[in-house]
Amino acid sequence: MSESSAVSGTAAEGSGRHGGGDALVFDVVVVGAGPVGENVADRAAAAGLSVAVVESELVGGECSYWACMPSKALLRPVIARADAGRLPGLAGAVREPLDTDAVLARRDEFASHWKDDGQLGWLDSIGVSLYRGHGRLDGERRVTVEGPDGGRTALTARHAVAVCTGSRAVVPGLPGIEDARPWTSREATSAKAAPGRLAVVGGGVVGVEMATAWAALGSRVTLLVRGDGLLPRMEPFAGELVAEALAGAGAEVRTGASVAAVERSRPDGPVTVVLEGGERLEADEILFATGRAPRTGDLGLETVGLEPGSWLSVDDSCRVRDSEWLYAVGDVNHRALLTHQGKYQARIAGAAIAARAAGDTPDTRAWGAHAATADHAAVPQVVFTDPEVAAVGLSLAEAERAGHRVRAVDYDLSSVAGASLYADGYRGRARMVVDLEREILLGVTLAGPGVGELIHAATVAVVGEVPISRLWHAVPSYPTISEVWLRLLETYRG
Ligand SMILES: Cc1cc2nc3c(=O)[nH]c(=O)nc-3n(C[C@H](O)[C@H](O)[C@H](O)COP(=O)(O)OP(=O)(O)OC[C@H]3O[C@@H](n4cnc5c(N)ncnc54)[C@H](O)[C@@H]3O)c2cc1C
Ligand SMILES: NC(=O)c1ccc[n+]([C@@H]2O[C@H](COP(=O)([O-])OP(=O)(O)OC[C@H]3O[C@@H](n4cnc5c(N)ncnc54)[C@H](O)[C@@H]3O)[C@@H](O)[C@H]2O)c1
Repeated sequence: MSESSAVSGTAAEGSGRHGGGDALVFDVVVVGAGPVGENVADRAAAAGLSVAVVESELVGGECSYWACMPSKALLRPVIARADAGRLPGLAGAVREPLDTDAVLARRDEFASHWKDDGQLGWLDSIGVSLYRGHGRLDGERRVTVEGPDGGRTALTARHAVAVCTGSRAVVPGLPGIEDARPWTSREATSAKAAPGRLAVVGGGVVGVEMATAWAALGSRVTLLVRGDGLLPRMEPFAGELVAEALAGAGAEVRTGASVAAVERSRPDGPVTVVLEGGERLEADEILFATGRAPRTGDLGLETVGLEPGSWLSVDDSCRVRDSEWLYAVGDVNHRALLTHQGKYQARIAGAAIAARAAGDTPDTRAWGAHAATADHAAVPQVVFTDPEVAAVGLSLAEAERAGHRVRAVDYDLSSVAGASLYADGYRGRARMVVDLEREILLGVTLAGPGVGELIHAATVAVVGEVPISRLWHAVPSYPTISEVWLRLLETYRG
């Protein structure tokens, strides 16, 4: 037993620190200090509970070092340059390729050079104790931390353990995969140079964003998609516009292309990608952007009757089903694999833990203070490609599958004055999905340059279930792209 790995905060001072045998006792133990674990800890500490956080890698998690921040730092100059290139008078100034070294250096800054010192002061300031090492459940309310030196620390939670261990990239077990040393999202967001030729497998969000980034940073990109289009969970026009733009940016987009095997015979040699049907392609690196798996394989789930390696199913307060004390928040519960949505869950779960600890009954009714209701109906997402895609709520197909009587209303964004001012040759499209019973919006999707910053208005409309008759009075400013709202409503009303 050692306390040497507690590197910040106070270890449950004044809270019965050795109340559970030799274990250190806290009100709440959070396993995983990604954006979600940090927010659970913050909310619980703000409610006056003592909190320990366990982290095996870097405080800040995947999002800060190998996902949101570095990927968006790579993409921001790509999008800004594309926007400038559509404006006479400015296009000439951005004719040269991007300065890849400068973009990568700025990316390194945004990833804090893969150091988490900046986060430690914050944890300290909110009075949360950090235990560095691998956390495992060890029966009810208990977590054992295996520190970097192999020492073990036992933590006991009086009220709750919150598992916030996130997700990892899935790489399919294809023949030759180990020798091929494929990139996952980690390498794609942290690489120190652009490979000459990059094969990207998967047409989801990671695939299209990383194809967009590296194509602009100097790689010859081939995007291999086994289905018939990109961004398959969104409205079809979104993937179509992104595919067209990727092709225009010099990437090769191949649909119906399934990878059967990979070969890299020399460690410093190229990788050969073998497609089903036998075709062979050569690349310098191959990125598998083929989805995520929960980081629950080595978490001691078997000690509390749960299946190691599984996504953790939770109720709307993010408490694991049939448990009084175990919460699972963020990617690991598989409700919505997005930082902002995980942080929302963290605010809800932190408040629910505090309410239950105080002996109060949490308000878990739909849209109550302790229910992450938006996870079901109103998850927003921005895909930072050129053009951007922004969506919230249900797509037409999802709404129909859920049994709603709906109408999709479409509008060509290039016909909006603000869009034509934004860029010459503006191409984009908008769709709202109207619930015909209640005359409210179930979902909105926008695809086009500059639409990312527009989506929150749609989120407010969907979450607020604002009737169309009232939206009619929400007047968008002229001449902004948001005038598309007026055009969609006019189209709906005919
Ligand atoms: C390339 C890429 C780009 C993305 N871009 C965006 C974006 O632009 N916007 C967006 O909203 N989302 C984005 N996402 C998704 C986003 O990264 C995740 O939804 C988010 O990181 C989830 O946060 P989390 O705290 O649940 O998990 P994580 O960020 O994965 O953090 C989990 C933490 O738990 C730690 N941990 C795991 N197991 C243990 C253990 N046993 N003991 C101790 N610690 C442990 C890990 O080391 C990690 O620090 C992106 C994802 C990828 C892959
Ligand atoms: N801007 C953002 O909000 C952002 C950016 C990146 C990632 N993310 C989040 O991260 C998560 C992970 O993204 P992702 O793109 O890895 O996953 P994803 O599930 O969105 O897409 C993976 C794609 O790979 C395909 N695929 C799976 N196995 C395959 C195989 N063996 N061969 C070929 N194709 C295969 C799937 O059909 C799917 O289309 C997403 O849920 C997303 O929400 C968000």
